Amino acid sequence: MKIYKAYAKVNTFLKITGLRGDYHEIISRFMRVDDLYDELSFEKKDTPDFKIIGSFSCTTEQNTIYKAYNELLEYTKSESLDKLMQTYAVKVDKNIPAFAGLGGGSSDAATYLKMCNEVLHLNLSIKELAEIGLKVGADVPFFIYGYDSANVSGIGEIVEPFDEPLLKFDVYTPNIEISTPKVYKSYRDNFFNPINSTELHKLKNATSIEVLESYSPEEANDLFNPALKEYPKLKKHQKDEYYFSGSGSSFFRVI
Ligand SMILES: C[C@](O)(CO)[C@H](O)COP(=O)(O)OP(=O)(O)OC[C@H]1O[C@@H](n2ccc(N)nc2=O)[C@H](O)[C@@H]1O
Ligand SMILES: Nc1ncnc2c1ncn2[C@@H]1O[C@H](COP(=O)(O)OP(=O)(O)OP(=O)(O)O)[C@@H](O)[C@H]1O
Repeated sequence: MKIYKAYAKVNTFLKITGLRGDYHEIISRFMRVDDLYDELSFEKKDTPDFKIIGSFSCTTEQNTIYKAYNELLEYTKSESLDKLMQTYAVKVDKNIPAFAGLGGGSSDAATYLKMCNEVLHLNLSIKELAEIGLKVGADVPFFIYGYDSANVSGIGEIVEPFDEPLLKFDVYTPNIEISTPKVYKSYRDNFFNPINSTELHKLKNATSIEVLESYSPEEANDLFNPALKEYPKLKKHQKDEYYFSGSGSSFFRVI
């Protein structure tokens, strides 16, 4: 069966622009990491229950792939989807570390949705897949669109391609499990300072290199200081020229 690549992402910058209920509105540049990806495929099985083959720190029910399946079934009421998942397991060769700020779970969910759309000829549009994916996680829409680089805003549902060369990164993930909700809550409680429209406009039109050359790691990612506050051990892992991705724990440097 065909193997599908679920790429990682880094946030070359991430700024909070406001609040939307329990969520934060952001403007962030997502960039695909070309040499870091999970590999997904369908593999025949002989038991009818939903099955994911791979090394995860969560149960099947907690897996973003299973959540994507449920959302897709809810949206399509497709009997062929049910039959597919009774006949095939989802095999995942996991390479993206979890709790890493690299979008691993979100990328797997997005890739699974695209696999089902292709194999079952569901003919769902990219927009429909992104709407379904958003119900699984805020980072999923970026991976559905599949751009190399994009300005992501809203809570993650607005994905606008950005024309800049795909950069190569050295990614370093300290073994610190970081809770995204906890980091966002710490930002809201201790660091809340949404950017103004002038800075937002400047960032949206700057290349990632221009931003990284003119912003410190703390300035480029509003979640870095909250992450340092909630997970002080991160500090000793910070190295010159490395920036912080998403809610962490990963650092990246352009090479
Ligand atoms: C940090 C980033 O990964 C940057 O790419 C994303 O903003 C978070 O994406 P994600 O991990 O897919 O987030 P989700 O799993 O959808 O949400 C986890 C939790 O993070 C917080 N959250 C997430 C996204 C967002 N724009 N604002 C938030 O406040 C919420 O408490 C939410 O319950
Ligand atoms: N397919 C999956 N791959 C990795 N983690 C998953 C998956 N499904 C569920 N999880 C769970 O989600 C949590 C971490 O997810 P993920 O790896 O997407 O976080 P992340 O790398 O920090 O992503 P983000 O950049 O969105 O913060 C862990 O609790 C992990 O067990």
